[in-house]
Amino acid sequence: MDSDSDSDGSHVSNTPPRVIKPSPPAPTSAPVSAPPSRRTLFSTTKSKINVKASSSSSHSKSAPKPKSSSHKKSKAPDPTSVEPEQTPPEEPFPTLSPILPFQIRNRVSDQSPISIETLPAGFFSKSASFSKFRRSSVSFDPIKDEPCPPLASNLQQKVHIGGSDCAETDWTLPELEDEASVGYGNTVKVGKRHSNLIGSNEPMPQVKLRKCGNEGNFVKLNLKRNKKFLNKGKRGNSTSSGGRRFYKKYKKKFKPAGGGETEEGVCEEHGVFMESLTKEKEKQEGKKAKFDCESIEETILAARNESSEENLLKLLSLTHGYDSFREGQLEAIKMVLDGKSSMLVLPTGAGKSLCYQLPAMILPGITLVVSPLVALMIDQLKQLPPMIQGGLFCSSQTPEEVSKTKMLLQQGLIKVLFVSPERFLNAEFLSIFSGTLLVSLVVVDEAHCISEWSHNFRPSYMRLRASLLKEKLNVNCILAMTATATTTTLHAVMSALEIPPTSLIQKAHLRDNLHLSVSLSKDKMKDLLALIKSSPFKEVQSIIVYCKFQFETDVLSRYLRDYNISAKVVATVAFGMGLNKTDVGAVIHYSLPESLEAYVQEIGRAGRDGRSSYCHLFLDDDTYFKLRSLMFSEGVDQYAVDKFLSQVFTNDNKSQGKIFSLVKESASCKLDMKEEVHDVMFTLLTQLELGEVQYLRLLPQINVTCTLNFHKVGRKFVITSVHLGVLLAAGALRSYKHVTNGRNYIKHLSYYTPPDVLAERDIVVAEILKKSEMKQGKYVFDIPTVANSIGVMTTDLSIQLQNLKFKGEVTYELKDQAFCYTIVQVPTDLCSLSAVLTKWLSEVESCKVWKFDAMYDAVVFAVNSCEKLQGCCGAEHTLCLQKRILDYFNETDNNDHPNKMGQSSPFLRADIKVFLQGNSQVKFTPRSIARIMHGIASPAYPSTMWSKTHFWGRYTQTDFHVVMEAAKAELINLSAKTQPTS
Ligand SMILES: Nc1ncnc2c1ncn2[C@@H]1O[C@H](COP(=O)(O)OP(=O)(O)OP(=O)(O)O)[C@@H](O)[C@H]1O
Repeated sequence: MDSDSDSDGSHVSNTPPRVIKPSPPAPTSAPVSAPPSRRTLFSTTKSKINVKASSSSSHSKSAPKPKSSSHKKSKAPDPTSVEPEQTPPEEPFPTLSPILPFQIRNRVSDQSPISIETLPAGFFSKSASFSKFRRSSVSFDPIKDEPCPPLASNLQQKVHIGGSDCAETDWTLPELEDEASVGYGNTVKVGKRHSNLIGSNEPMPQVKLRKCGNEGNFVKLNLKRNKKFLNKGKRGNSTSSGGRRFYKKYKKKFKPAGGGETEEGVCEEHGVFMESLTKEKEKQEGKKAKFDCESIEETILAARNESSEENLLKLLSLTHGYDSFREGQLEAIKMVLDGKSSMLVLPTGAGKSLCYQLPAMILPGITLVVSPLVALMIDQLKQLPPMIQGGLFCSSQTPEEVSKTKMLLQQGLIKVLFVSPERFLNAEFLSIFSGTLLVSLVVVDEAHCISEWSHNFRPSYMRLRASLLKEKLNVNCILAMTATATTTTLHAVMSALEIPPTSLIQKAHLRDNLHLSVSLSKDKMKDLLALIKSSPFKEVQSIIVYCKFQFETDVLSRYLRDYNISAKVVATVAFGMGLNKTDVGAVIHYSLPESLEAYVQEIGRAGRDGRSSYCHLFLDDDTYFKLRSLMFSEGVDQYAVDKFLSQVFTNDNKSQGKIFSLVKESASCKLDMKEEVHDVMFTLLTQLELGEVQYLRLLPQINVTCTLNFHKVGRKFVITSVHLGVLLAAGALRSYKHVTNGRNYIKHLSYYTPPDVLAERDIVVAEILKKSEMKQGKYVFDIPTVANSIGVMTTDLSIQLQNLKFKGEVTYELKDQAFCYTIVQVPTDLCSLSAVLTKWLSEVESCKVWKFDAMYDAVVFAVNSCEKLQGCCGAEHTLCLQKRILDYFNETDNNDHPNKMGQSSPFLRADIKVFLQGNSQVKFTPRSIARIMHGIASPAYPSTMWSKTHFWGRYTQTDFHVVMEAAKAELINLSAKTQPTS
């Protein structure tokens, strides 16, 4: 679904230090025997494996990029056609919640055999020890038995083993103490400095992390901020700066009643657990914070006056503890500070977030960051340095949390605000910015989602266009960021956001600390186990395993746990997109990714600490055929688009301003269009709004069917006078009589207002009574119908209903999520519009298939054709895969990629004929038949019903279009036979 609530965070575990020994020859896919005893395996080294259902299969409806020339043409928006648009889901206006939707768990370090545990998604775990080590200098061939000579120089890592027992915080930039332990048993003073390690093979300086309780890093950051900005004494002179005002307000805001600044003050304000420090520590930190704060403020002012490299470096050092910028960062920061909209393309983990974090401190207004997943927003919020106050709006927040965030925003107490793209459909959200609130910068994270030619197109991202952002937010500077965009995608993004070509900052697509390997596999489970148990994977502390299907994650994690490997199922797509977990040392693809973009994003979770990391991919035929079939699961035919348009543009919709709705579930079934993340209906509706001609205006999605219950009249109860006071104060009693019974008790008759009396006072109730159907004593009505007859927006009606509920007059339930819209202009020629839309959708589908073929081709080349002349060795194919990826992103390779699909089949027509004869009472389209033959379920042909036919999935190895053509021919034959002859 397209709401911003698709991911609620996840957990990943860390393990005790990896003890790296001189590595033995790499084990190969040796047969794996019965599970060994838990006590004997891995007694000193624990691997933590995260098994993840890859995001792409289910939710990344990649926008394919056509490689043929015809496709290429179609990539550019067709000026004669309608431009696509999207609609966001409706949600009650979200709120900022400092109460993070996950819990943080602390696990005490031990060296005992790995514990087996599975946490539900949304739990974070902290392991107890923080290892100090470097990845080993092993070369490897994970599948074959031959250890290869260390050809690639970047494999030559020195083993460096650490063994501290500090607690480790997952997910975030490690917080430095003044002393950091570096190396084996040494303690070296490093002050607050990280080395700039990206892509280098330098050893990572290990930092000793503060042992902590239940708090996450986000909390620690707040805690520090509290100290820095609340406990500081004298300030600098330039108190008139925006930054200064912000900090002053912040200080005032969080001053606790008792006068002292407590962590609990912040805690309460943000709803997050915090751990109190000892007074002694508080004193020390207070002193340090005071110093830091003054320096930071001075540096911010200096950078505001002159954004010189020197000033920015100083600020970087003071706020982040880094002593240099990485490639592209300074350029991007300067561009933004100069007010120039920019497109930033840096590899995964290269430090794109810093490019808005630093400007956010310097710019006078707020920085609004648009992010595709709630889990990402939370992750990014947590990673803000302590002196930047952040907030977010997401659909899981309560109205109170939303109000609190709004209040903080209005008071200038939020400098960086994270929102989902769906937010931009919400009038209430946009109204926040209609007043005096200054937005200095809009950051579009994962900006490739704007383009339908990217691997991860999100219809709601299409709303993010410069014209809208400028109009609604009055912002002039936009920073678009991505790690994975082809040239075509970049053009689409830059054109939507009006970023000039001169403002493109683009660096390498891959970090060079990632070692890429691939192998064919006939028994992936065994091979996976063998891989994990062999060097270098066995020394890696934290591994992510990407699976394509949810069931695989369950089966795999159980299997690995049987072999004493702590495997946890991670149910968040954010793992494939931007989450910053610094200690992931390896990524294993259990299934082929859907595109090279997805591959690059997913391997990009590894080695974010700069150390050498290992990425292995298993290729097998079964998964290949299954995934290629799935590429066709969302396509639609013109027949379905025709039906869709006639449903959207009914005879009735000439009336100006009238709200229409399309219930998602029933429409999806009727039109056989999927309504998941890459909702085809939403894509079409967005196109109808944002295309060249605006036909409609989308409103937030809401549940349109309301079942309402009025309270009964005349309930009688006995309470004390104290309770009476409470009830009266709460407005819970409409009217009452009381009689003292002589024992200090009072008898009350409470009268709730009868519906007809309520209707006389309240036009909403009157209209509800008129438009409702009575079902089992309850009033059932359609929200848009009532809103239309009163002449209000659906959101206003929802607020009225909430008020009635709050007053205790009614209770109600809502169901049937629907797209809501008003008509701007009814198309004159529905047929041509439908043809244009269908063509566009089919080009998007072809592009997606092409991307999959490019991915497959790259891997097959590595496995079968790589001559291993340039450093590839055994299963390792870093260099040849890097080259493929580079060509792909630069679009120097636009060839048709070979695939393994059969182009004909002798029995296909005959099978289809038999199938049709056996189901003569059912209506089919060529596409629906091809889907069944490929084993793909769709809303109108669910697998629960159709997987029972023995034709289900029989032709997965024959090209989908070949099957569709055969189906078309058979349908024509059939209809010719059934036509009455004249
Ligand atoms: N100049 C720097 N020196 C050292 N470390 C840095 C620097 N800039 C950023 N980092 C660190 O790099 C890590 C990755 O940064 P970040 O999460 O911003 O990457 P990203 O480019 O957004 O990656 P992705 O595309 O995967 O989201 C973070 O831990 C961050 O603190």
